[in-house]
Amino acid sequence: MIDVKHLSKSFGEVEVLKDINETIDKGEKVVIVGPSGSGKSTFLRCLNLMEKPTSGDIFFEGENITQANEHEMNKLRQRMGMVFQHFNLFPHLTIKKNITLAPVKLGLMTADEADKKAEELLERVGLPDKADEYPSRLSGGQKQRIAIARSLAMNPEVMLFDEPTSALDPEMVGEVLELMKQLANDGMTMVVVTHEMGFAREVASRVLFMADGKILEQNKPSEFFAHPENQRLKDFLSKII
Ligand SMILES: Nc1ncnc2c1ncn2[C@@H]1O[C@H](COP(=O)(O)OP(=O)(O)OP(=O)(O)O)[C@@H](O)[C@H]1O
Repeated sequence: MIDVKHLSKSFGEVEVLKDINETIDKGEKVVIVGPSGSGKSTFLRCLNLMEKPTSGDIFFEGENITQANEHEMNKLRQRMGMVFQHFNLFPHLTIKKNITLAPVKLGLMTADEADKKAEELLERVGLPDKADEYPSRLSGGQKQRIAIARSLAMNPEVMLFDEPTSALDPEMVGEVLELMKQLANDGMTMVVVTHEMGFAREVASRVLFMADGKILEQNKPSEFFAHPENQRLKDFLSKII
């Protein structure tokens, strides 16, 4: 579904991603772990071109999207939903409006259809009574569930999660991970950057270890955690588990 070929990304003189090659298949749940600053978020953001690769190519469903123009990029972002650490909800809009705004603006749905979709999604994320609230009235965990609902309103083919629970108080992490598990069980293709190793063990079809801008090791979770091979991964796991 997503093919990454010789992807490199530099910020100024600093090469943050170094010649990465990777394939993500439809239905996979790929979890990316690694030390801070290793390039995980940058890699994720390159997949939907929020960051423009310095060199290399990204293919989505067989099509090279690396040079997409703005119009194509917008289309692409509908197909690849993204959830951020800091939710990025519009504070001046109600929860329902936050969900319906983009699909209506982009002409994907009528206002009535979008309202119906928002109601379905609010039910799905367990917050049917929050439609008319403003984001400031919600807890962090609730805001993130709404941010996920907002992404799902576009009927994306893949969902990218960039440390979705890192900004949450510990007691709210579980509700967001639970929703992500539900999405995984529903068959969504997912790429998740996270420090939640329990989630990686339980949900990932594959775990990637990034360090110094490269994917140094990858495996199904049972092997990844029990039999790491790369010394950097062994050191990383010994510190966090
Ligand atoms: N827009 C930017 N401009 C300059 N440098 C950047 C930019 N974005 C990221 N970097 C640098 O690129 C490197 C990798 O950052 P990135 O956020 O991808 O790492 P990460 O593995 O996701 O880290 P963390 O787990 O701490 O979020 C870091 O050194 C960071 O400072």
